[in-house]
Amino acid sequence: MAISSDREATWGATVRLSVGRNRRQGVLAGPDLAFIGLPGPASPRAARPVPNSCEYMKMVQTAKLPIIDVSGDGDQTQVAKELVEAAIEHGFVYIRNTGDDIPVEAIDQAFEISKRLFDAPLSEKQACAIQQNNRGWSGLNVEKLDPANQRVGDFKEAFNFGEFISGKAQQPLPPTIAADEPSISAFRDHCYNLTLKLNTLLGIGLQVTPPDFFTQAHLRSRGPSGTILRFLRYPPRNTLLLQSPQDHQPKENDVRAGAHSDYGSLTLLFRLRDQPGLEILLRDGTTWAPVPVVPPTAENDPAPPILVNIGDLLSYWTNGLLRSTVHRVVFPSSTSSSLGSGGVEGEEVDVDGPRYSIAYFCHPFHKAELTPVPSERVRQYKGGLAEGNPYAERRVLTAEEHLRMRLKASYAGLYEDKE
Ligand SMILES: O=C(O)CCC(=O)C(=O)O
Ligand SMILES: [Fe+2]
Repeated sequence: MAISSDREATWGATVRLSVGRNRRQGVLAGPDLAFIGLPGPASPRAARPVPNSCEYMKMVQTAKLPIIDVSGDGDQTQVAKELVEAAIEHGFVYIRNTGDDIPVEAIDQAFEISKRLFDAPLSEKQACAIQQNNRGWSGLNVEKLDPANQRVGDFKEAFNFGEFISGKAQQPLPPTIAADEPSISAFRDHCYNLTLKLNTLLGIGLQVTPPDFFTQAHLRSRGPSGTILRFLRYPPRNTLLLQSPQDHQPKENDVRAGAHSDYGSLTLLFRLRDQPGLEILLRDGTTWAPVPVVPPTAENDPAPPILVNIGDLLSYWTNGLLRSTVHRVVFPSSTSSSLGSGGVEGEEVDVDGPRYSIAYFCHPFHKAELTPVPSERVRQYKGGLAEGNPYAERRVLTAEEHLRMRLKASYAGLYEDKE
């Protein structure tokens, strides 16, 4: 395999960007770290044993997540109920991709832009290096989503897009994708609209009064938020073995993205056929279940379903009723030996190629107050966050405060003196 000098250089850039305590979504932790409304996931959890490959082969069991169709205009009661039950039981659910909410072409185009972006000359990406506002590019091994269990940072590159105003990004973009600005903005809008719809369905399903309670908290018109559209590229293992210095070559138990939960309210995840790797942690707390890109019954849909998961904020807001599930991304070779497919029986996998995904991390506007959810079901729920709950003392937080609190819980030392 030819070694591209650009890819080598990409790694070099990583070294320069890399910092001692990296965290989710490329936020550069350092002595001058200031809170500017960092969105996104990643609560590093307590150390948990990582199963070796033999143990893994014995325990593989594919996640069985429901697929729901939110495209209809009719009575949404049933679909809202299904969404809520999935959010409670799994924290993850598939949205059937009919092309009605987000045109299939827009998704294809977003992936095409993403590929070009990551292939752009290193200097272009470096000029957009991630800032404390969490926007921009982060290189290989920069983030470490699960510091307690990861030897090195995630084997991925990412580019975060914050808000667009009148179709214009409020951050530098690499010239290679400058002409794509309107398309990226439009894609972000599609994602935004779908999350508004999902927030409304959650309100209906939980019988919140009024049902648009969550939706109102996510309206862009009400102010800035931590919402981020993120393009991701995970290089193939072989390339990493050839190009990375010894201590940054992936070893048997290394993962592409460490175990974490997302911080925000909802995440939309777009994936490509033949590129599995996402796994969710089941309720037993030890079993990792691969999440097929194309689950049964979705084979003939125009595109793979959009995966939706509940983030920490919505879980907090609903007393833990809605589940924020820990997940990670693994290299295909660690599962392909057991399944012959890279994680999921019957699903093809491109072991030698890179993996691309696109995530949309939805957050309420910063000043949204996380007042008790006016839902009997939420009020009645007792099994929630009491045990080990970092938020035991209930008072009304804003979305921004919730984010700050989560960051402090993970990185106390870094945030303590910023009060
Ligand atoms: O790439 C994926 O499939 C998942 C990425 C993810 O979980 C994240 O970026 O928070
Ligand atoms: Fe995630």
